[in-house]
Amino acid sequence: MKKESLLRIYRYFLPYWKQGIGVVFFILLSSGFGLLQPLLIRGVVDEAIPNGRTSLLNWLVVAMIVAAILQGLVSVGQAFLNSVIGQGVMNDIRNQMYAHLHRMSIRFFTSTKTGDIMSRVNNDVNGLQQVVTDTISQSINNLLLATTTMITMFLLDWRLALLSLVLLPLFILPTRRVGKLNYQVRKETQSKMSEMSSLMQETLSVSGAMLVKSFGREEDELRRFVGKTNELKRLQIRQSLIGRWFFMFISVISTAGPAIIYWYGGHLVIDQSITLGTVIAFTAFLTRLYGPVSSLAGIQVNVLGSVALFDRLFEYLDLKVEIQDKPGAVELRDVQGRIEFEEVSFWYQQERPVLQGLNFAIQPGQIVALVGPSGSGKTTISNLIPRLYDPSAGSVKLDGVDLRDVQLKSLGEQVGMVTQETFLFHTSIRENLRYGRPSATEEEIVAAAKAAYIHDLIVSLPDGYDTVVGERGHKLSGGEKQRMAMARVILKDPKILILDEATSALDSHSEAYIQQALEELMKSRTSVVIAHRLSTILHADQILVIEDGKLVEQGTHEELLAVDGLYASLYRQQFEGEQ
Ligand SMILES: Nc1ncnc2c1ncn2[C@@H]1O[C@H](COP(=O)(O)OP(=O)(O)OP(=O)(O)O)[C@@H](O)[C@H]1O
Repeated sequence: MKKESLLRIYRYFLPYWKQGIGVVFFILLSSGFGLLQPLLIRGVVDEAIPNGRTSLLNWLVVAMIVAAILQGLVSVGQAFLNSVIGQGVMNDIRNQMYAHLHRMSIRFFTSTKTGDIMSRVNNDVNGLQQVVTDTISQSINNLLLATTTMITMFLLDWRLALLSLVLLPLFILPTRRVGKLNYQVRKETQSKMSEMSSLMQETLSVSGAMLVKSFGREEDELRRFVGKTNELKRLQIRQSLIGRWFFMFISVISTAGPAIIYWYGGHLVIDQSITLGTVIAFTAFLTRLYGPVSSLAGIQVNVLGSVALFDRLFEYLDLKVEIQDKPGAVELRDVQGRIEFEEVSFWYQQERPVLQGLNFAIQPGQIVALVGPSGSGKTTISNLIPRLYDPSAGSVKLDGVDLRDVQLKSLGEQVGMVTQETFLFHTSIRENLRYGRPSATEEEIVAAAKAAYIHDLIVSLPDGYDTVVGERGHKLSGGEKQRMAMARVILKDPKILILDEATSALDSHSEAYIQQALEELMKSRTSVVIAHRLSTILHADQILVIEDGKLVEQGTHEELLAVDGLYASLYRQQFEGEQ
């Protein structure tokens, strides 16, 4: 077990030290009340009954009931404080994880399974609750119970106490064995469950379901799923059987233990060396001893399990934040919108450069079209501007300031993106648009929708602006979604616009809408457009032609046609007919 892990776990609990003291206090009280019961029984058997003292009998019985009630109340209090600590630590870690994950760069999200992220934030963090109540507080509880009970037993009669001690290993050994088995099976179950939920997440998402249906692979998917669930079923049957075996051992031994005490104690009573009440009290103590001791026997397995859980969480919390504010990063204010790429190279993996030695400048308010074959690096270039990635070499500057020297938040406020895959939240159209500017008024939202030529469509829907669009906006057409995205950016009103035009051809009606929306969108801002439409290219102040991550041509449409190079040939392939 790693020492640092333990120290780190300890730090999460530190803020709850007051509740911790409360728990220990309650445990002490509760074990005090618990000790009282067998002693009261002894009083009944040895004093009240043989001597015919009815009033003592009454009082002892009242005391038994009161002690039980008090013990119950104390245990409620203890459970409450346990929950406060457990849920508190869980909440702190969950929030910390979420905040940390949002600081991770896009590189992390493109290379991690969503299912895995979800499973850590949900399942692993939830698992901690059990750790806190089971492992930590129960261990203290059990330790206290076991020691106080042992001491009281020795005070009552050392011979019977010794006999009880001899019987303890009978309890401890099977418990340990079962605990270990149980832990293994549980771990396997956990990983099977996460495999199953990953599978469900992939195939039951809208895009996944579409893929499955369009390829007619429902049966295969079902088979895959059934394979996993059968595995899970087997494991869970095994787990419950282990539980049964365990209870069988415990119940046999719980009966056998007191029986042996009765046998030996019976002899001692017959020899008149102890009272009958003492023997009865002893058997009561015995159950108080065996339970805690067997839990303590399993503690190592539990602790290992919980540290493993924390380690899984720490693994994520320790992921380096690739893109973050430098100390002393400046806030961008009054941005003009001049963008410069200076000797920019970039690679996702070192052995495969995607951009190489790019140099160009975009003046404030210009429209720049990025043109080039598929996979040439256009999207990668556009991702460097909002700093979704940092260049591997060279620098990207905004108004002459290296992007790595500005505050990320202020950069985010200046850049608006409309990508090919428009993401919308599963909420109303109004709320989706407002994401661009949370403070926007109803009038501003409508104005933005009008500017993006989507207003008429919205009001024609039965619920208008209150229409809930499905996850990823699957209830809207591709063109409509993109216009939603445009309206959202118009509301945000950034100085810089990154636009990846839809590749799919639209009918002339929608095309006209998009065209008008685009003009509105690009007005008075610097626009970098991955252009797929002729009209955008013709509008552009300059065209950057990218091939294999290099800038191979640069100029206006006419200039580039005159050069008769890559641009001219791309143009002839794609657009000649359109004009
Ligand atoms: N996350 C990534 N990890 C590794 N390689 C990537 C990643 N994203 C893109 N690439 C690679 O980088 C190269 C450039 O991709 P990019 O998406 O920038 O091209 P593009 O010009 O926008 O293409 P298209 O016009 O087809 O969208 C491609 O070869 C691609 O395979």
